[in-house]
Amino acid sequence: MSGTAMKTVICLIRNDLRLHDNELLHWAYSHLQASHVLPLYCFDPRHFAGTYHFGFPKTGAHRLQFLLESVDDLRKSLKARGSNLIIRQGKPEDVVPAIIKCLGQGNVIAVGFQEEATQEELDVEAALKKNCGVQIKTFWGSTLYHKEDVPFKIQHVPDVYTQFRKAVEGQSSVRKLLEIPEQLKPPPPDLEEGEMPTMQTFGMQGEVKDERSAFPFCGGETEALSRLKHYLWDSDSVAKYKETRNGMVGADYSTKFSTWLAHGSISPRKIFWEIKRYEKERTANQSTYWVIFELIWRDYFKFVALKYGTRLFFLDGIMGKKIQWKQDPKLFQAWKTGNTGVPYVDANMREMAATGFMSNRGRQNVASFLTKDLHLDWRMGAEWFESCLIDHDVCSNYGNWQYAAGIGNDPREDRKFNMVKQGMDYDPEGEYVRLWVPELSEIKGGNVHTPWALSKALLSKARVNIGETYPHPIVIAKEWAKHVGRQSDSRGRAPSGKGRQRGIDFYFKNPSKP
Ligand SMILES: Cc1cc2nc3c(=O)[nH]c(=O)nc-3n(C[C@H](O)[C@H](O)[C@H](O)COP(=O)(O)OP(=O)(O)OC[C@H]3O[C@@H](n4cnc5c(N)ncnc54)[C@H](O)[C@@H]3O)c2cc1C
Ligand SMILES: Nc1ncnc2c1ncn2[C@@H]1O[C@H](COP(=O)(O)OP(=O)(O)OP(=O)(O)O)[C@@H](O)[C@H]1O
Repeated sequence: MSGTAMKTVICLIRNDLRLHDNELLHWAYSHLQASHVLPLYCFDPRHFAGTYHFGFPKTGAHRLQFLLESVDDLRKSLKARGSNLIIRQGKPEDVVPAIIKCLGQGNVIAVGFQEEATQEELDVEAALKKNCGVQIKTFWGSTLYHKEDVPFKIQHVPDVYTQFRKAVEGQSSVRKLLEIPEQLKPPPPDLEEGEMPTMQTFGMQGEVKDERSAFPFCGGETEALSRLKHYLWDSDSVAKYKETRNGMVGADYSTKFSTWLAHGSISPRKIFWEIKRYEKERTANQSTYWVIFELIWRDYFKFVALKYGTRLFFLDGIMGKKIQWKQDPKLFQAWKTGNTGVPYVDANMREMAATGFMSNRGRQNVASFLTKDLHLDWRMGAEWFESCLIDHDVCSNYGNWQYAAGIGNDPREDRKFNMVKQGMDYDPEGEYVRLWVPELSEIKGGNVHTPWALSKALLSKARVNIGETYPHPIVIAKEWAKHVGRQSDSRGRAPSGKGRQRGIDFYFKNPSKP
């Protein structure tokens, strides 16, 4: 390529698969010297290998499908504005220098990309800086509060969420959205656009959509913005969020924004400013605020990851707490496949395997069960989530797992969920369990949470044979006693409320040993 007048800026797109409010694209398209802008996406083979310790597929089928949809959507949007998304398969630190060589180093002004927070991603950034031989520009674009705007140095990020939240809410502000032009500068001519890969490219079958899924959506900025519109303006679900957010069945009990946020197909600032507009034009209440409250949790785990570096992945956690963890493969297999014999846990694990999504309530519980009941190495759980979840976000996933395992940012000592009480409180009629554990579908009401406590007559009527059609609870007797005794929950409350009204009393009067 000759191109004496050609001056290109290369934008390596990573977890910022969007046009709106994109710091990187905003910079590139306002670059006065650039005649061409080259948006590039690399399918990095390391993302399709095994997880670090336990070798699960690092990107499972559901997330892969979603990623392909997200990349495809961005390509279409760029094309509609006169640009394109160049696609390659390979490590960015190999692909980008090869493209620079092909264009001629003198024709490339700079390479830009969004910064990430965790080690594997930082290693890629370091390698790019080393290999490219041109100016490198990096951008922070993944959080609601910009890294440069938080009121503390990274090493002083508070270890307690509330302190973090109050400080950013009180002393920082959320930046305005960034826009890019309707008509975009083109990528350099004569550059192969690169074929969009398919599931088969990565050795996976096309995904089968499960009609029971709480996440019946696809990837990409277009769908993300349409979901935002639906959740706020079309259905007013945002105004009920605080009451519905602990639900587990259906799409609208929570926002589902996490999936698009994880891939950067929606910017947290976009959500923030749209909620502000909704509050002004329609209604402002605790629920509308609470979505922002939860988005700050997401920010928090990013800042915690920046502060603690690789300790986010250490067995002893960011707090360096020594706990005797086991790696019992049988127990883990039971948890992973949803065959623990505890219906509430099994329903959640099966939902995640079948759809790539699990509610926040479910995640809290299955993580507590793995770490506090089974005493299994928390990283087994975190890596399995990494493999399965569509919304996997390194910081939120590992941060939440450490929190649940009691080695992270939880100020409460030894917090442990009571699976039976949680099931009765959040799925009092057993609707959720019956959806995902069909072998228990003939057990009526909340009884489905405690099949082991039911009479032989009831079980036989429901065609359930504990130990044959459905497993005995696979638990450690001492820990299980905390569920089947009249124990308080993690917040010190005795079983009560909805659970008690709907039959938990029967259960607690009739606990049978697993
Ligand atoms: C063990 C465990 C692992 C998790 N792994 C992930 C993960 O890999 N990726 C991920 O995005 N979230 C993770 N979460 C947090 C949370 O469960 C999900 O963000 C939420 O369930 C996604 O659904 P939603 O978008 O409908 O959430 P909503 O309830 O609608 O919340 C709105 C947004 O707030 C943020 N948010 C809510 N709760 C949390 C939280 N506890 N931590 C961080 N951000 C939060 C998310 O961005 C979410 O989209 C994990 C939680 C646990 C307990
Ligand atoms: N999911 C992930 N995303 C990004 N980086 C990760 C992820 N998992 C692990 N890492 C990084 O991989 C490296 C290994 O993690 P970890 O600290 O657990 O391993 P280690 O010190 O080699 O321990 P071990 O001796 O148990 O292998 C670290 O640099 C960590 O930051």
